[in-house]
Amino acid sequence: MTETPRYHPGFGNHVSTEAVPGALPIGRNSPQHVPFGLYTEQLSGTAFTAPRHENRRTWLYRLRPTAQHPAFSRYDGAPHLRAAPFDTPPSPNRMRWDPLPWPDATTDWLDGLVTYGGTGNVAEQTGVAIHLYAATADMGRAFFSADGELLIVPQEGALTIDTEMGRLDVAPLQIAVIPRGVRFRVRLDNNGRGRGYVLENYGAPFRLPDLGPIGANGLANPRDFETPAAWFEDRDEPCTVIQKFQGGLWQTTLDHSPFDVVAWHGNLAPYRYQLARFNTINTVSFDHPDPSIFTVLTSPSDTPGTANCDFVIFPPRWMVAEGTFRPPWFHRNVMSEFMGLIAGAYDAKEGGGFVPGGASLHNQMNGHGPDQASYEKAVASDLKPVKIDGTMAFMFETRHVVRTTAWAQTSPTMQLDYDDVWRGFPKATLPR
Ligand SMILES: O=C(O)Cc1cc(O)ccc1O
Ligand SMILES: [Fe+2]
Repeated sequence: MTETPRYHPGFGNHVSTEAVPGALPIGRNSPQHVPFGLYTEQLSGTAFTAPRHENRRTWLYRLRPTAQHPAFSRYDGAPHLRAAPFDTPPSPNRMRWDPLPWPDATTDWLDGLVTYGGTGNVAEQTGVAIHLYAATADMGRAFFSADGELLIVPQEGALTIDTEMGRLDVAPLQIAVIPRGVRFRVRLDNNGRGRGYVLENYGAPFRLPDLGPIGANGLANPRDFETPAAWFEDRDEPCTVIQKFQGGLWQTTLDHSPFDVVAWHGNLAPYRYQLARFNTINTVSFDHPDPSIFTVLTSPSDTPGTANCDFVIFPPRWMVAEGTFRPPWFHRNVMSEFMGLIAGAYDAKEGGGFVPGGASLHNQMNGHGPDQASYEKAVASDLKPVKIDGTMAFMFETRHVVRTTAWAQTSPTMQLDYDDVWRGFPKATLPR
């Protein structure tokens, strides 16, 4: 007997999958009699009338209808989870943080979320929230965000993410995306510890960027995205479901597992992607290209080319540019940049301080770039081909200014001396 594959390859594909043979209705979405008496439910991720190439929806066939639940009441856990609009005054200052410390008390992934900041407004479906997590216990309960899609970037510790549509194993250097509304729970594989980053995308769902003159191939190739096969549990035991709804947390308890989808078909589903599969493109002549060449996924806004949020990575790559200052240049950008580091070192921060699990923020129009150590090293270097290896930084790049939370502004992990990395540059000398 051949084993059913755990994952279906391809980005945004229309997947048909069943965990029990014969469970998936054929030829119609909503038959009068569903196999085995399963209940049909449509889950939409875009308006019914969204253009076909953007339309996302899935048909679920489950043991009980999702609608069969008691009322939700407020949940007051997850003490550091926040939503946009953020009422803290925006700051032009450059910021950098040490990694999140491990929590003292036993903390699951949901309660371990700490919001650093965000943009836009959850009610208007614009912007993002940026969270980090440090967790020490498996989730027994299920969670979903009605507010946005979740891009999960583990930094330390592999996760198993059980979702309504199937299970995702996601280790550091892989990412997972959970669509808005999809229920999931996170289990920790690294002796019960997991740390990483989460982008909650209130805007248009992530998609692959256009490739323009690059052509039909390159960057993140569609077939490397993996969607789980149907999986379910048939458990008649109490299970708490927590939802994030317009920034507030709400809970209810079912008398059964919410992970009871026996079969599904559609193109709205969680997926994972291995960052090592990214086909990195870079200059083979001169100059340091704009980091848009490293875009894995983009959430477009209403203005073409100006993203609600891009997810950009800085993977291992050869640096061969001739007669060029090879690291990122000094710059002031209209877009705002929140960065994290999954592994290794980042080539613009040789001076230290930007470490795996840490984070930095460079908001709109505020100057940043190589620290002095990176600058001096790059100016002095003999420009042989060099491989930048064993590293993976990333950036959430957004058109809106990121407002940081009170937690992020007052955390002892904030590096109050970050400005100093640019303090000691000597003045240029003009000819007399
Ligand atoms: O600020 C950063 O380090 C991110 C970044 C990298 C790069 O290669 C060019 C521009 C840019 O903002
Ligand atoms: Fe930058």
